[in-house]
Amino acid sequence: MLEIQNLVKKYGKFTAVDGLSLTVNDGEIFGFVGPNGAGKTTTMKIMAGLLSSTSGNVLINGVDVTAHPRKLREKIGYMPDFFGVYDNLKVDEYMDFYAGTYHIPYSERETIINNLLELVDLSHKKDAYVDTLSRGMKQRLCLARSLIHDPDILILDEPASGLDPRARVEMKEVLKQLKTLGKTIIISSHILPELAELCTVIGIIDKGKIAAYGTVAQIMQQLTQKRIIKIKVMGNMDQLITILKEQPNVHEIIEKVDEVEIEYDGDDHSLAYLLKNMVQQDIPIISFSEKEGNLEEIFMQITEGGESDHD
Ligand SMILES: Nc1ncnc2c1ncn2[C@@H]1O[C@H](COP(=O)(O)OP(=O)(O)OP(=O)(O)O)[C@@H](O)[C@H]1O
Repeated sequence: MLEIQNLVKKYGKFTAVDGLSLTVNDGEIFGFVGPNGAGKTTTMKIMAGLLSSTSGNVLINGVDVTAHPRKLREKIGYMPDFFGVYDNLKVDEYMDFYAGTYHIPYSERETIINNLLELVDLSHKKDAYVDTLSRGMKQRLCLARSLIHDPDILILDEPASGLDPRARVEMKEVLKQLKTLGKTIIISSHILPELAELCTVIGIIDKGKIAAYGTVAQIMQQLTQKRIIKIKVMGNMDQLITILKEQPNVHEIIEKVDEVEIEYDGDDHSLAYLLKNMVQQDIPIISFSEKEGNLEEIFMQITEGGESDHD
């Protein structure tokens, strides 16, 4: 279990992380979402032992490792949001270099490197020069490198940024595989829908603070109190609207081009009754459904949109 308690990071007078606390349980994929400049990279670097905090604590399995960045680095694999330039270095040499930085014995390196390259689907590129790889391949190589010392916890800073749709899917597949291996994963993005299907828990960060926390469904529930029902009928909508106006639980009726949206505050029981009522009155209904919360809208609502330029 990874815990962050009351984390503060100041760059001079500027507070980039402002009393942030969160817990990530073992085996979880935690999505760390926030607009540009919200403080994701800063928090993740502190979690990975690569940056010192101004105050606050980082605990792994209840043990405070704030003052022991080396211990943190042993337990955590970190994938930065920026892939450097590696002139004249082949894929296996690159991996070997990182194996060396973790003092992995020579006798074990070949097996570890081969297994990791297979995991990220780069075995066929073992002898290729790193700089010739596609962006998606470089990201996967970077992920393989962060796993070189078999850490339990992985911190991945925007691993899918700048990737085309196919490369994103490939990256997601690798991450799903890592989850099945029991790794705890913390992954950041400035795009909430991108993380929604992958993550068990989401933390939305804004201006250095956690603005919302929970499963995607819980976050949606906290923010969308109103039920919106969409009704589509064949032909003219006048009769439908007349009936809807008589319903006590219908608050607002919005006429769209080919459907009607209503704001509804009744329960499922009364909603089923409303549908039955309309069918009995011969309204030719084609579809009747509840509008799902739009993740993008929710994200904008929580973070007030735009860049996080806190002071
Ligand atoms: N070394 C630094 N010196 C001064 N300010 C910094 C430094 N590093 C980051 N900041 C500022 O701290 C704030 C948080 O930056 P951080 O990189 O953690 O945000 P982020 O959420 O990762 O953003 P992005 O999605 O753009 O990477 C930003 O306003 C940034 O300009």
